[in-house]
Amino acid sequence: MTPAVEFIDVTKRFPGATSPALDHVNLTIDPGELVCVLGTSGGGKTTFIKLINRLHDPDTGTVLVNGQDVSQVDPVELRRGIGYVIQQTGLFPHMTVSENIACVPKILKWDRGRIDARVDELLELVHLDPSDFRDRYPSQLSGGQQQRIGLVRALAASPEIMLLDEPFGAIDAITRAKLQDELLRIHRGSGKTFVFVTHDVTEALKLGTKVLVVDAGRVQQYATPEELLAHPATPFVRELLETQGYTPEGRRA
Ligand SMILES: Nc1ncnc2c1ncn2[C@@H]1O[C@H](COP(=O)(O)OP(=O)(O)OP(=O)(O)O)[C@@H](O)[C@H]1O
Repeated sequence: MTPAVEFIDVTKRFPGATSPALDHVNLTIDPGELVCVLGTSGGGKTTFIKLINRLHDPDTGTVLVNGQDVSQVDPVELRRGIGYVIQQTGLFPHMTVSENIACVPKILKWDRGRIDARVDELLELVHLDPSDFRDRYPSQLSGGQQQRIGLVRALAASPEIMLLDEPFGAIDAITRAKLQDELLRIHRGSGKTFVFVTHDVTEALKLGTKVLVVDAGRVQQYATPEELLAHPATPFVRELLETQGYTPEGRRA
């Protein structure tokens, strides 16, 4: 099976930085996984996902997406096959909800009927009534609704890979839990590969089929939530779990 994503000895150092943002990273993400990238601020989580869609390029090493070295792929072409969701949503304020969702399908020259049907299908997927929401502008939505639109916009053309960078970070706890449940349902229904950045241990353990813990640019552990809880691989992982209330037995302290 060709991995969805593979990092081979990848190092990324930003100009002027004393230490690399990512340091000799090697790992493989299998198709269909939901990998949560977990760590404290500045550890390299965002850098990791931006290397997948070429918002950054590595200094050394190779990033492969679906078996292809991304440095050999036109970035615009590459990003068409990779959904990207960020906390600030990036919704276009002067476009309606349906125009926002239709962006990539339009670029791909889908016909009008197919686009309209897809917009309605996606709105229903996140429990927003199409007749109510289709023609609203982003400023007429709550924060949670904006996140749902950001999510389904990235899903519109069914990309093989979805990158999500702390998408629910600015949302209240109840809405956040609902969005997490919706994301899990969407991931399971899609069979696609999701990479989800978070600094919240509970979120990573709830969502991840695997959790990738990074700190100071290094992989601390890459394991299932169960393995992570039972056998924290480094003092950093143990401390991260303990400070958020998790003991090695997997119970909240
Ligand atoms: N464009 C950039 N130029 C210079 N340094 C950068 C740039 N982007 C990130 N860095 C540095 O690289 C390191 C890793 O940053 P990164 O954004 O990947 O961390 P993070 O784990 O996502 O943090 P956070 O949770 O705060 O978003 C940090 O030290 C950061 O200051």
